[in-house]
Amino acid sequence: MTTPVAARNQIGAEPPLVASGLVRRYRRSDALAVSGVDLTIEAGEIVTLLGPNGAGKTTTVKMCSGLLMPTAGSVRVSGRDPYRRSARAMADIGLVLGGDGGFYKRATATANLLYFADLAGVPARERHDRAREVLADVGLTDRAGSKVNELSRGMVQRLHIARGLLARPRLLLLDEPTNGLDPEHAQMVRRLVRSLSRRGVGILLTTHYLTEAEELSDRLIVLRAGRVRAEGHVADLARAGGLSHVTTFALPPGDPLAATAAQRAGVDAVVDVQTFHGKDHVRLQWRTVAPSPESLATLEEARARALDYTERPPTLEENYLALVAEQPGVTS
Ligand SMILES: Nc1ncnc2c1ncn2[C@@H]1O[C@H](COP(=O)(O)OP(=O)(O)OP(=O)(O)O)[C@@H](O)[C@H]1O
Repeated sequence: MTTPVAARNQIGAEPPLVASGLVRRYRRSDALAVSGVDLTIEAGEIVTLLGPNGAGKTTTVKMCSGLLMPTAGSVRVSGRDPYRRSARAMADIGLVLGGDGGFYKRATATANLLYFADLAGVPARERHDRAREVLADVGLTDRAGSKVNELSRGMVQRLHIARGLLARPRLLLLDEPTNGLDPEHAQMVRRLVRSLSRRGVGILLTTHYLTEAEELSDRLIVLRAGRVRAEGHVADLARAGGLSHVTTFALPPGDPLAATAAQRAGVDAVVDVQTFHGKDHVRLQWRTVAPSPESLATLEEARARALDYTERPPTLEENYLALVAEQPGVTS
């Protein structure tokens, strides 16, 4: 069967991104920031890099963009080496790093975009239309004439995204694109990402928002300490995280069943007890589908008298946290 991504990919020859064996060592650092990452993005595919602070996500994004030379490994964007910096290769890449810098603050949003359109090789007769188009894409049409230093942080973040779209790239690299955006504009950016993907743009994004990752991604890659810890769809991460299911229930504060559950189920499950809204909330994340008789007896008691007893599959966040936890014996 032909998948939608495969169908879209038949149109273009080379995938938007093929990165092989990426390694990066920063100067004055012994540890490798990124160590042996392979990454292919097909046309129209949305791939999300997840990982704790310092895992190597931004470093990977920068290496894929032609901005940061890999210590080892290779990058091809639509079959071209971005480090040769040909105009064609650069026009295929939209890089959005966000942050406070990157614009002439006393110039208007439009003036900045016209300048960056020139740099991105947009034909002179198309620059104004293109600037208007990308401002509309990110909902900044009414701020086109505002100076950048008059824009809020969230607006500047959206202007970064607009800048990344100017050349209509085949590969869009978005480093935490919704960071600092209000919910309405974060949703607008997610809608934009989906619509770009439908137009065949390959998208690599990083985020710390797991619901965003789950909602947007065709594929997730979890990095830890510069290496790929797990890769695949949400269900694949569930398997890699080693959690089978989750039981939750609530008890009146101080009910001894919370301590009993922690003690008895601790062998089979990750146990978490938190007190809020006047109750002890117990969460048991099972690492086995066959809990011990002691665990089962505790569950039986909880089912009989605890409040809000539920059994459910683990969320992406629970799987992710299990994956990135520093567990002795887990190889990365
Ligand atoms: N310019 C630099 N010089 C030296 N070390 C760096 C530099 N940039 C990043 N590092 C180091 O490389 C590692 C990976 O950093 P990177 O910014 O890629 O992580 P990240 O996953 O994007 O983190 P975050 O979620 O905090 O944005 C970290 O240990 C970081 O300290």
